[in-house]
Amino acid sequence: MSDVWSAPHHPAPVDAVVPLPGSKSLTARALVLAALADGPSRLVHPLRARDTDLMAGALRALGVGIEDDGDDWLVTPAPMRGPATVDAGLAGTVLRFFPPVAALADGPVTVDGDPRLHDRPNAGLLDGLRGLGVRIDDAGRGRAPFTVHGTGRVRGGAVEVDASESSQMVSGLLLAAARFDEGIDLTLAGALPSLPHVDMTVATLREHGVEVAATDRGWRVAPGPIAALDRVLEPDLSNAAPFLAAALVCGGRVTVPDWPAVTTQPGAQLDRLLTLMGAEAERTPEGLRVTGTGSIRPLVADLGEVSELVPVLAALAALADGPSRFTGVAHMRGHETDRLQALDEVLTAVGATVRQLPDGLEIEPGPRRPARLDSYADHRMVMAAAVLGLAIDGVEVADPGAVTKTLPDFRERWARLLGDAVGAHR
Ligand SMILES: O=C(O)C1=C[C@@H](OP(=O)(O)O)[C@@H](O)[C@H](O)C1
Ligand SMILES: C=C(OP(=O)(O)O)C(=O)O
Repeated sequence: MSDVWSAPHHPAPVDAVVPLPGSKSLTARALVLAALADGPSRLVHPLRARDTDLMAGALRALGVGIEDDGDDWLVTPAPMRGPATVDAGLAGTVLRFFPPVAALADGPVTVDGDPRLHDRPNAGLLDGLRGLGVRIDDAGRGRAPFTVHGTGRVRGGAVEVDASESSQMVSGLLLAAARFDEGIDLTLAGALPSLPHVDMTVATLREHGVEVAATDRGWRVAPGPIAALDRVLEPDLSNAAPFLAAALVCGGRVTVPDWPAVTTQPGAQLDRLLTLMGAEAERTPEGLRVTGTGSIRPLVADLGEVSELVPVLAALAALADGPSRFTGVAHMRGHETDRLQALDEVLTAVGATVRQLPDGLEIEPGPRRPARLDSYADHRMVMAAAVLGLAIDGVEVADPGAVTKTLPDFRERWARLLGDAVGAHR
């Protein structure tokens, strides 16, 4: 029988400080660049969760040294070789960042993963790699499993990429491109979601001494070495979303320490978005503090830059004082699950009226109802259900272990958030 979690109901204010582990997106980029660098690197406070463990495992399978040193990772580049078979789990970052690295290895490398990974779009990346001179076998037209036939080098050069279904296809190509003979001159063939995540890639590459220029419709990366770099990873601001949301639902305040003053993480938009939903957000010496009243304002917004935040914002919308409308997120149908469909099902089950738009959702709060919800194997759907459970007695989540994707001890942290309700801010 699968595990079922009773999401705690909490009809009282919260008052807690919630430290969070490292960013999934920054850890994935740091691992890839450290593996391709010109010497060893130390990663301090990397995220240790399923997605980043899978990335480390994939790089190790090619011969890269990645060792634990306490909580740090020490990454030592090495000549990369196949044959290898790599498990990408359900991680978009592994699915899209790892194949360009595998193309630089000598020998065939097969990438496979969870059943749902087989549905996640990737043709833009694989076609892009082919355009750069890489041979790939993909029986499922861009879907996993596929085999990258690396020869130890990639020609590189000009390429057009359709990344309308995921920005990660662009990030994956840019991350490895300095190691291609001709670098890359990437032109976008269509729309691009999640632009801040590509900006994060560009900023991270520049920190490693890589020359990257924005062009009319894309980016150019010059061939050259990737400098090794010791780095401290920022906390994962997208994973802050459910904890900060608790202040809006319950009233009270939640502080996430070590909130970076300057960051490329799209989760930094939480202070603006939660303010629009009725909270006060304040940067204190301790971190970002969000204070709520228990009453939530509806939100009408294009969330195309911050789609990772949509499940939690949708849960807040279902508890708000009026109807919300989110647009710009058609590509979420290709995330861990079809998130527009999953959010429709979940929010309808707890009493909201939901309308799916071609690129988003309309959510009208209704009489609140208890329900047993599915996790859809999606960490962010578990987090959204947790937020609903604060206000609705009797919310259960089947298969909550999906949170291991980015926050393995989410349930313990959630219990601590509520247990710390008194006196955490001393
Ligand atoms: O580059 C990254 O680290 C990510 C980019 C985004 O992907 P999409 O463009 O597919 O939304 C985001 O949703 C994902 O969680 C992480
Ligand atoms: C879309 C997400 O993940 P992935 O990196 O697997 O695409 C996410 O974490 O919200």
